[in-house]
Amino acid sequence: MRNLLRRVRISVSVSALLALLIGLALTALVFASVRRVESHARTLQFKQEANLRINAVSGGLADAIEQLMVVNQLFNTFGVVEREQFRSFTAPLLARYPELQALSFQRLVSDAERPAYEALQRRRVPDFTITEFINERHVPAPRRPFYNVVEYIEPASGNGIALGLDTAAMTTYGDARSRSRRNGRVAATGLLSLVQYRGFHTGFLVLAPVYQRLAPQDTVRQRQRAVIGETAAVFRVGHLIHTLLGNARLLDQPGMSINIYASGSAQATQLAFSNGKAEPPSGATGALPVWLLYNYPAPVNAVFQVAGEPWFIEVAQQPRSFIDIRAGSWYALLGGLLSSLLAAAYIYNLVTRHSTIERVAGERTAALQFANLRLTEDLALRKRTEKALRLREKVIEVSANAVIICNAQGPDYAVEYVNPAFESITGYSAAEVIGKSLKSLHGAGHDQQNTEEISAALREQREGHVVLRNYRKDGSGYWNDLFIAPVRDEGGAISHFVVAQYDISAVMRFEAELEYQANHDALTGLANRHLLAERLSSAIAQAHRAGTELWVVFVDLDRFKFVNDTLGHEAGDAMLRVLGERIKGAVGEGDTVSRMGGDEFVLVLPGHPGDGDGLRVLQRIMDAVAEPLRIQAHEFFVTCSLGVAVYPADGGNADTLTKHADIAMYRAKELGRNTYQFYRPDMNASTLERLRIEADLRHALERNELVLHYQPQIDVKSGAIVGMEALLRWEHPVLGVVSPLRFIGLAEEMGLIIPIGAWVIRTACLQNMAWQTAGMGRLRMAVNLSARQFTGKDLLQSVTDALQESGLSPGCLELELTESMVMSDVENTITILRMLKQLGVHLAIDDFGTGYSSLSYLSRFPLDVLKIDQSFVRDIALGTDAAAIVVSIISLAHSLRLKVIAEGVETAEQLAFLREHGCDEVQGYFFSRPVGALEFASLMAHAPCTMA
Ligand SMILES: Nc1nc2c(ncn2[C@@H]2O[C@@H]3COP(=O)(O)O[C@H]4[C@@H](O)[C@H](n5cnc6c(=O)[nH]c(N)nc65)O[C@@H]4COP(=O)(O)O[C@H]3[C@H]2O)c(=O)[nH]1
Repeated sequence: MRNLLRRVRISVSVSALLALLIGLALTALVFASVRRVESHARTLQFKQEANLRINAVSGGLADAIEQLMVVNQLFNTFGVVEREQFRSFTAPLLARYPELQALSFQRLVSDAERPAYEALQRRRVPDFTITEFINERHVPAPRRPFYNVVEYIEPASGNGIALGLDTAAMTTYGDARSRSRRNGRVAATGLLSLVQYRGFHTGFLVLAPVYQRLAPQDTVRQRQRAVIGETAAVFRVGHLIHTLLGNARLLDQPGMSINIYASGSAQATQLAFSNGKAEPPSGATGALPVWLLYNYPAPVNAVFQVAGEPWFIEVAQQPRSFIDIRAGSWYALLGGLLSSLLAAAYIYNLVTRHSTIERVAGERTAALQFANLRLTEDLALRKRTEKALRLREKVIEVSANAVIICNAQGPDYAVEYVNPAFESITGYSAAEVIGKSLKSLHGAGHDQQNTEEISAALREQREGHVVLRNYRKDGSGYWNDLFIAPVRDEGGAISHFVVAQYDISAVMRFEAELEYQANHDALTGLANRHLLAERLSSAIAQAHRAGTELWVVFVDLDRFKFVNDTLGHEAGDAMLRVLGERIKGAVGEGDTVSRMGGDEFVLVLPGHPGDGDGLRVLQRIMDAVAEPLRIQAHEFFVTCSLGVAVYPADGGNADTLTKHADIAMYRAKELGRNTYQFYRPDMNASTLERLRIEADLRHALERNELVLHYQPQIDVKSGAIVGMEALLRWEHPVLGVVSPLRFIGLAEEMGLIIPIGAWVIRTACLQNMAWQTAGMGRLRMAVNLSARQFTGKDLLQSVTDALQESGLSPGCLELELTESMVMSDVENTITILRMLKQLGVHLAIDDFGTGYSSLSYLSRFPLDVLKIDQSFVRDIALGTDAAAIVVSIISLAHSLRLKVIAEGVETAEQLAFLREHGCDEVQGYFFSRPVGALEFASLMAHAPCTMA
């Protein structure tokens, strides 16, 4: 802003200055022009004035000299006149020209004529003698050839002394005499001091020759011969010129000087007249130069002839102030200056005014623009506010949550607005609720617990938050997450309350769902471990309070693994779901059925003290589970084993009771399954043993506690030993020899079966190779594979390694697989079997007939042997289906070109039946129990063997 103002001021100053400069320039121009005209006029005037004086002087002198010529004419016409004549003739002339000091006639007298002449003159003047003037005294003139003697001189008074004066020797005459005589004209002398008057006078002489009458005068010679004298006039030159100029009123002009020289130039010695002073102005006048203030015309000079002699006249004008003479230029100057100043001032004023107007206009415009901007901003703000309000209104309108606005007037807090979401959530229209009490909307008429918080928030005029159950117009309830907040008006007073209601029924449902999921088994929907713990704890507490008994029942499905492994997990899951439902249906309302994972269920039966009802419940559970089960069009028969722990006798807390129930369940399993067992403290020992086995199994391999026993396989036709099955034994340092049935399952669970299985294959191969090397013949070694081992990625490698390491022929190794192993994932099984088959090993299906096998799949497997499960063999003689099954299996195997081996042959009858129906090989206690390597070798030594 300051810069702007500075710029404006500068531009204003420049404009004014420009105007001033132009004005001054014009003024200077006008001034110079006027001054020039004035100067010119003045110079002209001066010239005129000078010329007037020059003319007056030259003309006057000419006139004066003319008087002499008149006298001279007298002499030349009449010859030498008498003295009296001369006096009378010159008297009027002298009267008219008082400046004419003397008129004289000088006669040319030769020396010869001197005496006569003096004598003649003495007649009239007694003492007349020719004299000369030396040292201011008249003395007789010395002799000289010629004398020019003043014979007449008028006026006599004052001039009488000059009579008889010989002027021939007077230098003052100069050559004027000779010139006049030669030319026959008047001639003037230069300036000379006049002696006729007292005092100092400057004058000049004018001579005019007087010739002898009638003598020829045409040539110089003639004129020199004819000359007899001359007339002379003596002028007091100063007086004469003064008179001339004075008469013409041309004297004493202020500031004008007239200098007249009796010479052609301004020679100081020849200054004949001087009048006035024309001194130049002194250098400068103040700060202004002279030329500016003064007119300074050049002096006017002229040369004029006085009796044939050049005279010089100089008329000078003292510089005159223009103010004195003509003030026009000054007026012009002053006027111009004034005009310029006025114009500059005017422009300055105009521009300043314009600038001021512009500035003011600019300021006002800026102010207006600012105001406009503010207005625009205000409008924009208002628009934004309105837009925001509209948006908020819209948001409220379209909000999925209910919004209620009520006034702050208690006790009703009348509803003033509800949004459409409120209408759709509650089923009440706006018209139905507007004007009604806010409290009536929140479950009035229903049993509500949290409305007090709303009342408190309204009463205390503060924010509030509450979750409550609201009811729709149709009476249905929903969960409402309600926020209430006061709304203040512009004065800060609370005028309204806004209530936002979120229908959180879905959230509540979700939470309930989460809670349900957190507490229930996803597969069966039964209580899970977490809920079981809660229920059991509360049941224990309740039983404790009531002093009653409480049963905890551990249920484990028998052979579930088989179904799961055979039909896959989906079938297993379906089975669990069905059986879970059945178990639940078998217990009472207040009982809890939970699933612990896998095929284990834990039940809490609080209301069944030892009144016999509890045992009925257990039986109902077993019966329910044992009912035929149909899954994927197949019918199964599943049983379960139950263990029961009783509070408070078997434990005071949930963990102990559950653990003891689990132990009892194991005992039931050991007892042959499909039964129940109540916990007894001595059961703890076997459980502890299991735990110890688990711990020791981890080190069994590295401690070389595992050994293989071998059971011979006999060819039915020849009775020769053709092979053997390797059966694992754990020679526990404390427990003694542990059956694989006790630890194979554990080894599977613990993942130890992979290294153990690899060890078995390697050991079996090495042993077989050792025996063969020892000459026991080419025997086939059968090795059991576990399910986990079969599907494990290391199987192929461990078999290959074992064969390579031992050098055993692959055809001397037979891998036994169970039905469940191969049927769980047929395609994968085929792949694995083919790879194994490519190695050259034999493949056998173990325990065939106990599980579910699809014959169509069976045909696709590259098998060599079917091994009839010993349970069928055992029952052959019992007249059950077993014999038929065995026959079918042998027939089936042969149709698939597979060898059949029957295991568990204990009697000769069984052997006879098998032989009769074409069974290829047999294995069992009838021939030999599984024995150690040494024993097997001695066995072989007594019984010939070959591999068929
Ligand atoms: N009652 C009766 N039993 C007879 C008779 N002849 C043989 N046995 C027994 O029947 C079982 C046959 O083995 P398995 O069915 O493969 O059943 C085996 C097999 O599934 C598994 N097993 C044994 N060794 C291994 C092994 O090295 N690896 C794997 N994965 N499992 C093995 O442990 C199971 C049990 O093995 P063992 O206790 O050795 O029990 C053996 C054997 O001693 C008989 O005439 N009457």
